[in-house]
Amino acid sequence: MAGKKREIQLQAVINTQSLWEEMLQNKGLTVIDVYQAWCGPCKAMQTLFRKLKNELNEDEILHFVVNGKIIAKIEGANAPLVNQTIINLVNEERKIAAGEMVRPQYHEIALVDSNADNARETSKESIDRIFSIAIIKPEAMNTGKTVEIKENIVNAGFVIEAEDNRVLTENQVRDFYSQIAEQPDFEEFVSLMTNSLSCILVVSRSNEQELLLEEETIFESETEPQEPPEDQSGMDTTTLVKKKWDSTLEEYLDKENIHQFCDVEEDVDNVNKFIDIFFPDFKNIKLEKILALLRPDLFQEKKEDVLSIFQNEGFQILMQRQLVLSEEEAQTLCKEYENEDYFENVIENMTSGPSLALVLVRENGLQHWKDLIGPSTVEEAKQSHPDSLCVQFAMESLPINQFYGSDSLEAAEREIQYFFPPQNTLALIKPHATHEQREAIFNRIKEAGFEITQMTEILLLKEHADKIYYKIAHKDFYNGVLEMLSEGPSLVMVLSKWNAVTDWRRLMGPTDPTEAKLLSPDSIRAQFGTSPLRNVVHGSSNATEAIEAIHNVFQGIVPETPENPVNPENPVNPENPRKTKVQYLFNNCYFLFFGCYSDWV
Ligand SMILES: Nc1ncnc2c1ncn2[C@@H]1O[C@H](COP(=O)(O)OP(=O)(O)OP(=O)(O)O)[C@@H](O)[C@H]1O
Repeated sequence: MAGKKREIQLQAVINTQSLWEEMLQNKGLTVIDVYQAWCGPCKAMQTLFRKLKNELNEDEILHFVVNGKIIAKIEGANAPLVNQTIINLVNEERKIAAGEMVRPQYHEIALVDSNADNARETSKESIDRIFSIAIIKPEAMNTGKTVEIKENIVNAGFVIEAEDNRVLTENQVRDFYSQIAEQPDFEEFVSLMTNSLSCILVVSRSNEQELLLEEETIFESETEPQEPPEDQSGMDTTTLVKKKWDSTLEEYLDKENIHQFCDVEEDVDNVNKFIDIFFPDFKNIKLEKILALLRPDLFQEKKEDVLSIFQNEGFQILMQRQLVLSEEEAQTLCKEYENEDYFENVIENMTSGPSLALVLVRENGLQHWKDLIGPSTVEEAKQSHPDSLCVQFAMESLPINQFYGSDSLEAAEREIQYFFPPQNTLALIKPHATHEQREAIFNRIKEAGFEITQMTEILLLKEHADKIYYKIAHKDFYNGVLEMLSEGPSLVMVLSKWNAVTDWRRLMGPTDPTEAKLLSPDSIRAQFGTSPLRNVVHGSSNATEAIEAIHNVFQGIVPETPENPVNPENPVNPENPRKTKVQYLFNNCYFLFFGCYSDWV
């Protein structure tokens, strides 16, 4: 009983305002152990508190539950520091009580980290963890506004951490929009949302913006005309940071008048839930893509062995092609050997026959690749990395590593663009495709690694169809094609990836679904087509036709001009009023493509 009584006396429990105010009347020093409800008061500290109370409290000067102000703060169960701090402060209290010293003018400790850098760090970390989910709706996707919306979001200082174009399921729409489920037109809304592609984004703040935000906040509190009340000064900074941060993405979309095209979820629990649903790998896995190259001798003699090692090491081969390097390309790739006696031999060897270029992807891919292949010369590898592929696949012909790989993620991106430049093709999902078939086709498109860079849903009348099917306009079955297209809206898309034209045609399969079922049973037309006319999808026949059709379609079909912009408040390309947004976008794509060539070589 005595023990229990002492224990009760040891730490008073303060859980109401009146107990708090009563506690403030205590004379002397009060130590407050602040804890989270889920873990309770720190058991590890109780022995120390009991000892201190017994040793120091004969004059009732020490209480464990402020002297009106918080004057010291210790984080964590740091027993020696707590011990020393309490002894020092109790000694001070005794001297004050005996009139031997004047109470110091304490500066209150803010209930944020005492160290300013830590405080910044902490708020930065918590901000780092704040994500939002944004859904760009089908309406925006179908009218070509997606790129512009994403550009706006990025230009405002947000970072698009992940994105995915997908047709939302009914359950996903009901779940995401549960707050408006009672609205009278909700069922119609669900049907619109599930009928076509949406673009799902995970959005966060960029670091640059965070720093700016913190500096602004500090500046604001420093220039405050009046001192804030003492007992709140520590809180103020935090509140300001939070306030600005909490409201940004949604407020920004409102301010820019794009909220009707893009909905945002910012509640932490819901965001976490939707990240798990839409991006199950987002939290755990950081996949990295690199460019790898097998030099000609290695490619010729050991390709199969090497590819199986890559697969066993967890690399997925996303793309591969063989190519004979030009002298200039070889010199760029072998720059690190340019001062060596054997440099000319290396260049000769590298241009003598085909190399194999690959895009490999893996979690932590870059570092794993470097560890796997080892240093750049066989001599060095033998000494420092005897188990590396460099040693394992060393060839007499050259003293260098037979593997080349990107040195950094930035270099990887540049090199992939160079060796696997993206190509555009025009694709169409015809009106007779059912909702489920559309969804399945989108999935096939995604699985095959295409990016949908432009999309519009439109009823293709003769004037439009002529722009796509100009090649068959003279054929006797063309009227049938026009009739079929006039049955309802088609989805017209620009698909982008390396070798897009050929890959999309392969994925579609032969024109006649009967033939497709025989020759390419997995193809889209084999699975969903019913006749040559009703074969569900279309694609450009070659790269030239693709460029022409894309130009015809998106210039003619999306009538966006500065005189007639889709969004009158946001004129398209003020620098060049004669260009439509769509042209502007495509010109950008081309520029990027050529830019990469010249930049890299
Ligand atoms: N004999 C036919 N009878 C009816 N419709 C046809 C016939 N041949 C082609 N079509 C229709 O015209 C479209 C364009 O014909 P084309 O010869 O360009 O075929 P394709 O290149 O295989 O297909 P697409 O151009 O649609 O990708 C076909 O997708 C099909 O819908």
